[in-house]
Amino acid sequence: MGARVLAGASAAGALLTQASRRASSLSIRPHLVLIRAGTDPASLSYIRGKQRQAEITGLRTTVHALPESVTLPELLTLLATLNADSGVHGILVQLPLPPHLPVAPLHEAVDPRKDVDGFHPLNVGRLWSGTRAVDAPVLAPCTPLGVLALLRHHGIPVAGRRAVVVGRSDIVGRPMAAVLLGADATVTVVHRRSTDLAALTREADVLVVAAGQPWLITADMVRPGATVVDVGIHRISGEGQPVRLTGDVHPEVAGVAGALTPVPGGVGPLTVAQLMLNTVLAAERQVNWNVV
Ligand SMILES: Nc1nc(=O)c2c([nH]1)NC[C@@H]1CN(c3ccc(C(=O)N[C@@H](CCC(=O)O)C(=O)O)cc3)C=[N+]21
Repeated sequence: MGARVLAGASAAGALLTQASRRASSLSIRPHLVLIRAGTDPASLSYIRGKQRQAEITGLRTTVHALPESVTLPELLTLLATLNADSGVHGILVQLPLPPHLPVAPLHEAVDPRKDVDGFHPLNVGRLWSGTRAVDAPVLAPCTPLGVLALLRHHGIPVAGRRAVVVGRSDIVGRPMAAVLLGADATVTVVHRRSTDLAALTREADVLVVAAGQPWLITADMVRPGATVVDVGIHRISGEGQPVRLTGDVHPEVAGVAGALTPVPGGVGPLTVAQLMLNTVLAAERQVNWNVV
């Protein structure tokens, strides 16, 4: 018996429809600025995908493509200009950055109101705080919000259940734990230093894997019937074969899990759709409230 496939397309479509409808009721056209430095081929492909979806959703995008050698002061000057420009509603600094650039000062230099990635410490703190302003939702990282949207779309309950997150990165693992906690799951975060990883992952009703390691999760690490969300994305190039995309979850897990997200076509499209919705949320806040 194979696991149910949790495809991302229809859930992403629902988010994009919502983003599009909300964008069209604003007096302005939400404007997302994407900044990239260097020529990482995966980044180029992701940015193209984001531009394509933005166009479909009715958002404006601008891409600043900077050389690999760009300096921190130059980036900070660009961010200051974009922060001060009331015609810019969302700012995203594409990762990974060239190794000479420190990430934290850049995240802290994005106006929290325009921080569509949810990486600014103010937004990180809000995400981890239990206090939720109903009419001013938190700008939180797109992949974790997208994962929750995917689970909801497919009717997979989270409240009261054991969720295990594999990985503790700033962009997926940690905010994923916060999002699941906010959705009333009982959350465990495990990582490469965890003792007896398999025993911990087997406790999961919902296993979210963002370890950045191809095929880390094998069938013996999954409780039969569990829901497995694969956030990993790796480009595998075999000799004389076309490049294939694969995740952090071994294909054999489909024989054990109750439901499993595919790679590609699972979490990826949700990440992009949530970015569009975050851009609209950011624009709504700037136009309607103008609060930080
Ligand atoms: N500041 C920042 N924010 C991000 O949100 C961010 C980032 N930097 N850097 C890189 C990661 C990765 N990421 C993905 C987006 C779309 C797909 C996606 O659309 N994936 C398709 C396949 C696309 C392909 O062919 O490569 C899929 O899974 O079906 C994947 C990964 C956003 N990230």
